[in-house]
Amino acid sequence: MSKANQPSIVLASASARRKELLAGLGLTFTVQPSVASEVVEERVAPEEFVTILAQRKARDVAFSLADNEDEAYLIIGSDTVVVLDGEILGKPEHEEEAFRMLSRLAGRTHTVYTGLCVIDTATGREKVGFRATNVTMRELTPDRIRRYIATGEPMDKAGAYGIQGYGATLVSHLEGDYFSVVGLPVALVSDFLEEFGVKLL
Ligand SMILES: Cc1cn([C@H]2C[C@H](O)[C@@H](COP(=O)(O)OP(=O)(O)OP(=O)(O)O)O2)c(=O)[nH]c1=O
Repeated sequence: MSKANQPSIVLASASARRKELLAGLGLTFTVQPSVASEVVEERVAPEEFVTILAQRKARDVAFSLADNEDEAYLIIGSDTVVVLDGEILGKPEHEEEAFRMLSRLAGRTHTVYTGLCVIDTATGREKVGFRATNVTMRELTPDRIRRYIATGEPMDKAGAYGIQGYGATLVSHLEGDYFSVVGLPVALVSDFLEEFGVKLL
């Protein structure tokens, strides 16, 4: 337990965006990226895919902290994918793949799924959930896509774009949770933390 008799909050993520979003809730927390594999062998629906990975990331960090028996942790794991025509688009491996992904997304609506898992190490209790947000992109010329890729922004992002950066100029509109598209469904995080006794408001 931390000083205020609250469990210590740990964000199981290497993502600077997730860290920023969680910090926006005014919480004190530490960051410990998970080293769990992000490969899902079986074919599963996107909502299952992102919840499996969010859970895997949180469990991996819970396991690595299990030696500190006196300390109680709330561990937060998350995973984001873009889904178009039933196909899961993760992060592009190279610029040509980013070009292909963005060409497919242009002028159409896709769904961004973000999974969330919070684990209370004191009890082993887990809460898992996800958010699905529909994002519609503007029509994009090949030249505009190339110029976007030249910013370097697409490479570490699901679907090869970041709505919070230059990618904002590619998006026409969305339906759902903006924060979940960036990588963390902040309202769902606050609901889960509250269920584990952390009141934010
Ligand atoms: C669609 C979209 C995705 N993304 C990002 C969120 C995620 O960081 C990334 C998807 O990869 P993830 O595998 O979900 O996360 P990560 O590898 O960056 O971090 P970690 O696994 O350690 O938590 O894409 C944006 O930043 N903006 C967007 O608009």
